[in-house]
Amino acid sequence: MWRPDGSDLRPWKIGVLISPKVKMEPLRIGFLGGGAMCEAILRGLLDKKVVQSSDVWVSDVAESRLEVMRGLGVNATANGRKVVEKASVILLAVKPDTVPEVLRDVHDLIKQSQLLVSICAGVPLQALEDLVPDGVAVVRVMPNTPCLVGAAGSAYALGKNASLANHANIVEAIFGAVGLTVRVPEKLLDAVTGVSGSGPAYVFMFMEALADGGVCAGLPRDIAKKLAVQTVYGSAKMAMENENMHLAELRNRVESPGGTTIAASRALEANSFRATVIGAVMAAAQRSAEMRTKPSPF
Ligand SMILES: NC(=O)C1=CN([C@@H]2O[C@H](COP(=O)(O)OP(=O)(O)OC[C@H]3O[C@@H](n4cnc5c(N)ncnc54)[C@H](OP(=O)(O)O)[C@@H]3O)[C@@H](O)[C@H]2O)C=CC1
Ligand SMILES: O=C(O)[C@@H]1CCC=N1
Repeated sequence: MWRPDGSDLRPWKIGVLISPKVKMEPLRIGFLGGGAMCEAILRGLLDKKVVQSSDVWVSDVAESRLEVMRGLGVNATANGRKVVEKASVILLAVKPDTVPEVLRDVHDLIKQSQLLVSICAGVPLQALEDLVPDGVAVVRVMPNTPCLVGAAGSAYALGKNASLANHANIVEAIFGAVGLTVRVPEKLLDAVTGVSGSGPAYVFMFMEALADGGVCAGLPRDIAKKLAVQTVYGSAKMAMENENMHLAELRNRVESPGGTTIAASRALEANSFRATVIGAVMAAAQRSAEMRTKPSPF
């Protein structure tokens, strides 16, 4: 597995470190918060057989979410303390402003042998470390909903007690199984949230608009949607398979001189398409940064 610092990680298989000497216990993952992201990560992990459903515990305050979790075959409870008692990895997946009360409730049960992984936007490592007993390893991850289909983009930062050899490997095992992972300094996680954490929403909005454009130009809606989604999928595939090619070069290859595409590109530029997208990423990154001091008013 590749990481930005050029170092290598050992390959993993079904929660077991593949190394001649070192073996790891199967993962026991406990989710605090069983909402949309828990479900996306969990479905991805179960699908990839990274963890067995009997080794997963989920707590949530909403009975409807516990029902969904039971439907996945995992252990579901309204009591977060039961989750912490069972897990080797505690995955914090509640809304950011609920984090202090959720961690305070389980503080006395958290052991140094456990790893706390938080996916909560804008909640700094220092704040998380202050909410767990001294010495407990904490990692912040910013994943995205494509975990569900094994195509997530996740970035993570290690806390002061988390090690590359052990804790980064665990995070890579979990999030690497459901997509691409990169390690970044914590200060970049707000930017990551702006690009890939929130990014699927912009892409869905773009696909919706692309399909609407097709309908406006006369296509039946079902055909417009299929073509819009396939176009985004195919373009992403091309960009991934030609990673050394600049994205503008891929775009230029579609823009025939005097043709249809350059006319569309002109219309997009006239309406500040790129500046609008850049502004959206900045808005999300800034919201992520301000969430530490200004929780949601709702
Ligand atoms: N959605 C996304 O695409 C991404 C989200 N994230 C982060 O993941 C976290 C979860 O997001 P998401 O799954 O979308 O949010 P959800 O609101 O869907 O899930 C959070 C769940 O936690 C429940 N909850 C509230 N209090 C407790 C408690 N004390 N114990 C256990 N569960 C509780 C909530 O119930 P109720 O709603 O009834 O309060 C809800 O079901 C957030 O911090 C977010 O920043 C990160 C990356 C991407
Ligand atoms: O909208 C949010 O706050 C969360 C964090 C990243 C994606 N969804």
